[in-house]
Amino acid sequence: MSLRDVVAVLGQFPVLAGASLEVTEGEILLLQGPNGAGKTSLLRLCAGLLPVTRGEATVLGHDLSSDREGVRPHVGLLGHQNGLYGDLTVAENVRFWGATVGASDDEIDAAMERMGVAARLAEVQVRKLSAGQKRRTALAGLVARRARLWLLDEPHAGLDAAGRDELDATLHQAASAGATILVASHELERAGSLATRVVEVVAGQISPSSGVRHQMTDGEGVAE
Ligand SMILES: Nc1ncnc2c1ncn2[C@@H]1O[C@H](COP(=O)(O)OP(=O)(O)OP(=O)(O)O)[C@@H](O)[C@H]1O
Repeated sequence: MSLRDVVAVLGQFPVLAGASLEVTEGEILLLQGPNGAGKTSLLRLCAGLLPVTRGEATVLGHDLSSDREGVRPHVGLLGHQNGLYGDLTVAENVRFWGATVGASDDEIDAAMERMGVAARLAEVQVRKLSAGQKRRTALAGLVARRARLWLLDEPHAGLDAAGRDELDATLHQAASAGATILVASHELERAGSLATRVVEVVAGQISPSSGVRHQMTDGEGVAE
């Protein structure tokens, strides 16, 4: 995916103010930066949920200025909200996500196993789950969805140690299979060890983070 000098405006306010970024398949990119810097807005823009006001944004081959809908079926977005149906069970929620790509029952089961919500939790209504269990269910949904682009906002939040390990293993596996993964996080130690590269988002702009495995954010292509 490629962003060049992207401006995105919410109300009168430019939440992205000339953001440039190149990310290749298989990368796990950590977005760090202060509160209100534009990380969530960047994830939402990449998911096709926030319009591009100016600049160029191509995600999974779709030009977001003219084709935001095309990108959505291939994106797994985990925001501050989990996007789950409280009245449905864990299994029903994961099946719902998997249905968009025709996931089989075995794949749904495997996704739930992966995030530790199979067995006794599978038939429990989501509204009866703990915060961490809900997070695990949402992540299982993303696994079932076989997203090509994972956009995760504070994905470790609320997970216990085992859940964090399962999440990291899941993301490594997805990246190895060719997914592109963007993670916004303030948990720099945890997410930093997961990431293959770190960038800093400040005041709606993106720059390489100092001293890490970064490539570039100047719109000139990916430099290894
Ligand atoms: N619905 C909205 N309408 C107007 N401005 C908004 C809206 N949502 C967010 N903003 C503004 O956009 C800016 C970027 O917010 P964003 O949520 O992208 O930051 P963030 O880097 O994810 O922050 P945090 O680390 O706190 O999660 C902030 O100044 C915020 O006030």
